Amino acid sequence: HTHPVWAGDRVHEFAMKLAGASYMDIHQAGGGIHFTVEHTQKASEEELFNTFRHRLLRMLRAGTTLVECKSGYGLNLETELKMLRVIEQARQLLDSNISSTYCGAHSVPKGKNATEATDDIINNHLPKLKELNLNGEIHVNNIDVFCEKGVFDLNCTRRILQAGKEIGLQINFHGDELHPMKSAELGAELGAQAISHLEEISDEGIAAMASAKCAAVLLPTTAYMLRLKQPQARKMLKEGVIVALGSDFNPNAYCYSMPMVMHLACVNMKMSMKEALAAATINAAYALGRSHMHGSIENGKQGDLIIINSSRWEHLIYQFGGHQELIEYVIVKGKVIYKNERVMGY
Ligand SMILES: N=CN[C@@H](CCC(=O)O)C(=O)O
Ligand SMILES: [Zn+2]
Repeated sequence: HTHPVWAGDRVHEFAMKLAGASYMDIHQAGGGIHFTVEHTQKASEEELFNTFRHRLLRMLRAGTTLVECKSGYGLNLETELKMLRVIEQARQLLDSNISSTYCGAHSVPKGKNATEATDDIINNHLPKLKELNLNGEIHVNNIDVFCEKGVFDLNCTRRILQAGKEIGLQINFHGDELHPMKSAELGAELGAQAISHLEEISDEGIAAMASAKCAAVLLPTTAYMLRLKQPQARKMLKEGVIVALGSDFNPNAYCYSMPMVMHLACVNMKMSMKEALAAATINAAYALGRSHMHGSIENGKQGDLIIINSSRWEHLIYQFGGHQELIEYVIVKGKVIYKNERVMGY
């Protein structure tokens, strides 16, 4: 779960949040996602590709070999397609494995209400995506909606996800983050592959996700950055939910590192290191429908792995922020694509 294609960082908003503004205060005042949308709409495809490539490299150096990349800072069809083309270009040119997510319902664009935006997505965006996916110009795997109070309500979310599913996309969306929305119940009903955030999930939502085998993608950086209530990882695990972890890299939560995400999950969500490792690897692959080829070192799967310089694997989680020194090699499809450099004499 990352939002890695954008222009215009939001370090000024980080200062506002530290001074007490909430995520939604800033969003409703026209900042947040809207700020990034304005800058991304103006940016050239080349500029977006160059910054995106650099971000993928930083993720790779932190050990990420398969990454979900969401669009969602365009909102209009033209810019959403620009972002998806940038993701496609990276998919073709770079070694990182990518799962591409259309997130045109990331926010309600200025000048429209949620129902108008929903109609536009269903009547204009999705037919175009279907056409481009069919002729091979892009390869979009998942459909996403930010199901949240003041963004897309449950009904709009249902309509968009259903329409996405009808054109062959996997459902993988943002739900129950800031307010209880019954997103988990909806996702389970629609056969979603995964739902992210879930800080405000209900008990019924947990049970529904467990029986639907719908993965819960928990995002420790966001809960930490926004000082949200922590998602109930322990309860989810106890009830048999497939728990995955994501970095949520985006201009709000500026973190590339899954080792740091695992550390936060252990300390703040009370997961064990083994649970965090499984959540960041095999379960994260499952959340993208890719666990048959990714997420574990097994006969018949793709040879993606990292080699760390340590006596015990747990050091990758224990040494908070230490992954840059620990990771010696990153290997994709059996080929070394990153080797850590040593400074001579130390
Ligand atoms: N909550 C919605 N979307 C993103 C944040 C996007 C942004 O603020 O730019 C998330 O997953 O945290
Ligand atoms: Zn997100």
